[in-house]
Amino acid sequence: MAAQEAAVDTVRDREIGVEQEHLDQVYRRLEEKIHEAEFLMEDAAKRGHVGTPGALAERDAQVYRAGIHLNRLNNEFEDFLFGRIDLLQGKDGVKGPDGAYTSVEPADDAVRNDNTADIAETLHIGRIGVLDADYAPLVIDWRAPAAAPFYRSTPVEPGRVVRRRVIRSKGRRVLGVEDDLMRPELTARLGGAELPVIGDGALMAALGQARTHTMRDIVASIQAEQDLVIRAPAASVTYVEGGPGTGKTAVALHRAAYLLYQDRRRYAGGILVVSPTPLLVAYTEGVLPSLGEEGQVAIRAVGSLVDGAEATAYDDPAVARIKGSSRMLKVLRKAARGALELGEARATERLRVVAFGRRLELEGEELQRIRHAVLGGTTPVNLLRPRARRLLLDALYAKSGAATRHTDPELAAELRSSFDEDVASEDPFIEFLDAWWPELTPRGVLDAMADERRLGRWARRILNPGEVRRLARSLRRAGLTVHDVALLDELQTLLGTPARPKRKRELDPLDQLTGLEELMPQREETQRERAERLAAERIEYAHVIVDEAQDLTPMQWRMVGRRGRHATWTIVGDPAQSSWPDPDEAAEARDEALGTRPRRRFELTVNYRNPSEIAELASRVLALAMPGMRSPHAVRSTGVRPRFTVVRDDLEMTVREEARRLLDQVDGTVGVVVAMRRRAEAAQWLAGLGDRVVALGSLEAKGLEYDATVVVSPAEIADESSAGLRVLYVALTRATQQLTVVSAKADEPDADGVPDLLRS
Ligand SMILES: Nc1ncnc2c1ncn2[C@@H]1O[C@H](COP(=O)(O)OP(=O)(O)OP(=O)(O)O)[C@@H](O)[C@H]1O
Repeated sequence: MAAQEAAVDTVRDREIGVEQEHLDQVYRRLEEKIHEAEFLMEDAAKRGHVGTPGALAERDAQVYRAGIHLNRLNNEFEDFLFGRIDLLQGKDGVKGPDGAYTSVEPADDAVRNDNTADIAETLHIGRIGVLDADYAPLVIDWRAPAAAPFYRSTPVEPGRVVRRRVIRSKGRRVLGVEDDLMRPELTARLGGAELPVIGDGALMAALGQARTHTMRDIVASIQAEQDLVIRAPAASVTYVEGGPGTGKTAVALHRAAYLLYQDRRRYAGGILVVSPTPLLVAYTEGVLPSLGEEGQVAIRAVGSLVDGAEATAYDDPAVARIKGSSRMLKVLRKAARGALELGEARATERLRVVAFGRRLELEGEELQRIRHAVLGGTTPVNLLRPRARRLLLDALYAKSGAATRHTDPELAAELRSSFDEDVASEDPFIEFLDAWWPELTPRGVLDAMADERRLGRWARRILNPGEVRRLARSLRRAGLTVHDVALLDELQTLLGTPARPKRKRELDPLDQLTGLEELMPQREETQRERAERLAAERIEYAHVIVDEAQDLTPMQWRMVGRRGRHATWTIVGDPAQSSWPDPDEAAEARDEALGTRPRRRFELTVNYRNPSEIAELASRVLALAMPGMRSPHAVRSTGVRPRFTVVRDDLEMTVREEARRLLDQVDGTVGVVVAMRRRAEAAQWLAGLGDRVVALGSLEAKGLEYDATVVVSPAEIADESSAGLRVLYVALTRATQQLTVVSAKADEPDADGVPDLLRS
């Protein structure tokens, strides 16, 4: 036995040595490339001394490009070579642009009758592609077509792949290799020797690792069903459903990286990733740079989609229900137009001007009628001001009697235009118009809705009096909630932004001296600054990815839809985890946001997060929340069952003790999930336990994961809203290793401490 193990070790060491040799070769090549980039930077800097405008612009561009190049190489230096595939001879001998053979299927004679074969091609896969000096591939970018078999091949459909190897390395050192055999029935030879196989595969190794507060990329172990989604062509709408832990978030982010790689020009228009919470943004935003991107991807929480509004506060479920519902659209339409009446009453009672030596007046019903006429149709209110001005002038002119003074049309027109000029420049007219048709802001209208009586008028026959009271009360509170942000965005559309005269660009004195301004737009703004400015100003994107899509409310779908009117979409979600009480209403709003674009659907079926012991417990809640819905299949088992405990002296003490217990047992993070209303106190309970443990309100747990979790009072979480059981399902599926459930009285625990909701 010992001899056998030693032999395996020798083979392993030898194979590590083989990969080390390859890695050394790659590093030598990378170093050459870094020197090239540095040379480019230096050369560019030298050119900077040449004072012609053209040279300066060229320098900017070169420094920018070389900067990206260097940055990339330095960033990717760590751990960037991670895979290898050994392939049979392909059907044809055609090579693609990355230097690899393109054929996916083996040649008819690739396998001999006695089930032996030769390896015809070996490819190494990494985070970026590296060619050697003769343009042969040393490393294939994971997103290149030639890398697809690394992810797609399975023992059922192996294609040309005989052996798939995952390589672990740190810096310049190869630490280990894990192999999967795709054609175990074959005896394959490489360079005359039999192909050795090491380890039990990389997936299990990755899944067992301790979790940190940021997500890791999965490029080394993407599974076949996930790869299909990641590489699906970006036409129209790609819709992905899958239960907890099936890799939806991971797949969505890797898809962003794939799309950028595949069509960088198109996606320079930006990729927006919409995430449900700032916590999930923080958890995921590190993943993309490590995949080698350059900032075209914006990951935004749904409460931060409107610039200047960073909302993190939650409404209580009854108010959220009102604010998220598509009924709000009607209320907002009324409010956007009704808010015009908020101008100061005395200033808007009567318009009085003097023209052609006469005193002219409009008041009361005449003004009402004009306003009514202007507001007909759906044009945004702020854009109607010129029309309001015109109709006021029409009415005043009619009163002046001048209309009948001339029969000659040319003279009449002249008279009218001098009337308009006179009146419109009079202070009383300007002041009246400002008060009677003020420029409305979304924030101003939302504040106006906080007045219950006014809101009652605007919401008549749309919301009932109880809803009006709750909504007005919530709007009176200081600060924005996550749901307010979608209302602001809707109001922005309903109000519109009037065109303003462009501010003249401030001139640089140097420009004036040398007249460079025309020649050199680059001087004001480097390309990088320009890219950053565009990213900040951008509200429409080339591709929109919606994570946890099941949670978007109808009003949020409208907001997100506006950011991707011309985009392609990837939408990932799980109806069983929806915290929105009316999934049909949300689906309708989603379909409206996406229009008639064709949908392609994918399903992910394997749970990579939870061990089967935890998945089984969660499936009991799934059966209550969504009867008949299938649980994803958990790939791992830890042998550790969930622990049930009942509140001992007090809740705080019990939770604290359980958290501490788990901190001792796992290397990574511990999450304590409580009902939303306990969010603040739960953070206090954990004071002093260190930063490996965090407290989360149930809605904040969305999308996150921890080595271990404590779920506090399932009944309390389930009772918080009509979507409570689905929220509880989310809470129970966050742990990668261990789960402790703490029950209070309301949970009606049995003798073993198992709460009523979780009994089988
Ligand atoms: N192919 C894979 N290789 C390694 N780890 C994977 C793979 N697929 C998923 N995982 C891991 O499984 C965990 C769950 O993935 P992810 O958070 O993307 O799932 P999800 O479907 O979005 O879950 P939820 O719906 O619960 O938010 C993550 O730790 C992820 O890294």
